[in-house]
Amino acid sequence: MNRAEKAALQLQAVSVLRMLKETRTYDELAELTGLPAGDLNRYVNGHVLPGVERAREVVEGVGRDALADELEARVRFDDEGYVDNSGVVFDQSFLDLVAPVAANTLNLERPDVILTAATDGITLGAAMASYFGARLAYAKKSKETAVEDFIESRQRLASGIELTYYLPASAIDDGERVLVVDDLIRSGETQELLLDIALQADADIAGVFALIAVGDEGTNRARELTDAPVGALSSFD
Ligand SMILES: O=P(O)(O)OC[C@H]1O[C@H](OP(=O)(O)OP(=O)(O)O)[C@H](O)[C@@H]1O
Ligand SMILES: Nc1ncnc2[nH]cnc12
Repeated sequence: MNRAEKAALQLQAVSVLRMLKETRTYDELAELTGLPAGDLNRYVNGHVLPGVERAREVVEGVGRDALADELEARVRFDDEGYVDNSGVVFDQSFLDLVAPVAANTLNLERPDVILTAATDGITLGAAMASYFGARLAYAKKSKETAVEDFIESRQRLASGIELTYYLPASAIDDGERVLVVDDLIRSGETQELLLDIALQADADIAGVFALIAVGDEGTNRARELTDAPVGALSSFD
């Protein structure tokens, strides 16, 4: 980790602590984190930065658990098991906190490009791209106007309907490291299409990350397609 990465981690820990403090007293925050209330007060008020190891523990430990709890409180399942996740994907500042947690817990190396699927993957993709200083590319179910060359990937779904995603060919250069992200993974069909697009671009896969895994079919499918880390912030049955 270079100095800038350490500083970024320290600032992320402060953001996580500030989020946790919104609904807690310092004593409650001390109990949750195991850190002294006086230190927490100085971190939250910006007078002192947590040390790098402490920052890592906050981001990967309590931060991950707290974000997963927050995510679970914000999503709603309907009677047929479909998820309304607009309370999460519409909240860019929440997603900004998810990015370092995902990066640190999956041990992701810095990618060159974050690849996601329009529509709902875009806000998470933007948060991840900003965190890593990477570009964002999103594949769409229709061709972007005025673009001549596309990478396209088509799949016949279990329903028999064919699904095609298109990405402007210039979005990923060969040899670039691509992190595939999406808000939700269930069958894994979308992730498979995205991985196929990345491979057609001769990119290297840096990992696959979703906010929400519904069942384990999708993550298992992604694991069969890549040796890179695959994970989700929260899993639901
Ligand atoms: O693992 P899977 O079974 O492929 O499901 C996951 C995909 O489904 C949703 O997108 P949707 O196709 O509904 O498009 P949207 O983002 O435009 O809502 C979600 O955003 C994922 O991209
Ligand atoms: N919103 C959603 N909930 C559950 N499964 C899905 N598959 C695609 N979109 C979904």
